Amino acid sequence: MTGQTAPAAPPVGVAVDVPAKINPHLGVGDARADGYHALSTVYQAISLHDTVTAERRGEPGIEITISGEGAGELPTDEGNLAYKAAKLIALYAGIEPDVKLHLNKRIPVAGGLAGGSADAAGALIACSRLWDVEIGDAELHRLAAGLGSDVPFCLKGGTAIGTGRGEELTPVAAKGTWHWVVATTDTQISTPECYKEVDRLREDGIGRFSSDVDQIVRAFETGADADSLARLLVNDMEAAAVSLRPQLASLMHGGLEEGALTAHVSGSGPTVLFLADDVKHAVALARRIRMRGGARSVHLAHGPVPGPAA
Ligand SMILES: C[C@](O)(CO)[C@H](O)COP(=O)(O)OP(=O)(O)OC[C@H]1O[C@@H](n2ccc(N)nc2=O)[C@H](O)[C@@H]1O
Ligand SMILES: Nc1ncnc2c1ncn2[C@@H]1O[C@H](COP(=O)(O)OP(=O)(O)OP(=O)(O)O)[C@@H](O)[C@H]1O
Repeated sequence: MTGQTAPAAPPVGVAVDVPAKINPHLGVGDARADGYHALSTVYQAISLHDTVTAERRGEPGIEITISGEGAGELPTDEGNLAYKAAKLIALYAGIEPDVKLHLNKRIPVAGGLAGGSADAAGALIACSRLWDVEIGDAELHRLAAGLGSDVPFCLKGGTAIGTGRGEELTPVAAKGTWHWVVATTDTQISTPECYKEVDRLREDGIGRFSSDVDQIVRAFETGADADSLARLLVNDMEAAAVSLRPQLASLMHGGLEEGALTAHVSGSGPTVLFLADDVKHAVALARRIRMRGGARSVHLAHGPVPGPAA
């Protein structure tokens, strides 16, 4: 044997895993003149992820196929955020798009876990790699922010403070891993609908802007134990999500009865996150929540994890 190896086959496609996000702290301020709400949030990427695969179709156009969670209910045309992302990269590069995108979805649709934003971030990365487009971080961030407030974080992953409408990011060097049980529900909540409900409740004097993220950031930076973290989780959208879907209250209560350290609505809901002490506790808790019923699906996840452009 001469030790020669066969030449590597040219890559046929690019596959990118993109994590879901949670907001361990979600402070919502007043609506701004542009209709968006000022945020003071801490994002964290978790191990539940979608996979975006891009390959050449051999003729101009953007084609989307979808498998997994909610595949049948999602648009495969311009209405899909991944389609818009591919189009933006082609426009930026000044080329005709030529791509078959496949989205393998595990992140529940309209669940408050940024599933659509994750696919948009994945398509930005996958198409720029497939078409060999040189694009700097700042430009990628600008395109991402144009697609949605959560998309810049979905590119980065890890842990970060989000301000502005959520698109201005400051990375947080988290030391540690936290374990969650993620319980999805049969219903969905549209993000703008939930923000409107926050405004409506505030007119009645319910809810306030939790602007201060210092304590929870410090907990992540110092690797606080799960019990301490549980006391610091905040979501200013939680009351609105529960007001829109009152059945969330019993799901949350059930998880607490089964031993969760705390129950936390994910973003604009309706997914509920239960914090566990460690992986062993998370496995046992997930089993008990499944047996109890009331959730559509129950997943284990840990965070933080890196994003596709980290
Ligand atoms: C609830 C969160 O997931 C928390 O991270 C995000 O704020 C939602 O971000 P997103 O889904 O990327 O939302 P976008 O696509 O930017 O905006 C959708 C709609 O949500 C509302 N919206 C969104 C972000 C924000 N800071 N204020 C808002 O009021 C607006 O009505 C907007 O038209
Ligand atoms: N690739 C996609 N995956 C999921 N939803 C998409 C996608 N493209 C467009 N959408 C649309 O976006 C809507 C919201 O979907 P998404 O799953 O991002 O919600 P979400 O997790 O609540 O978002 P967020 O946490 O950012 O508020 C869906 O109802 C769907 O019609």
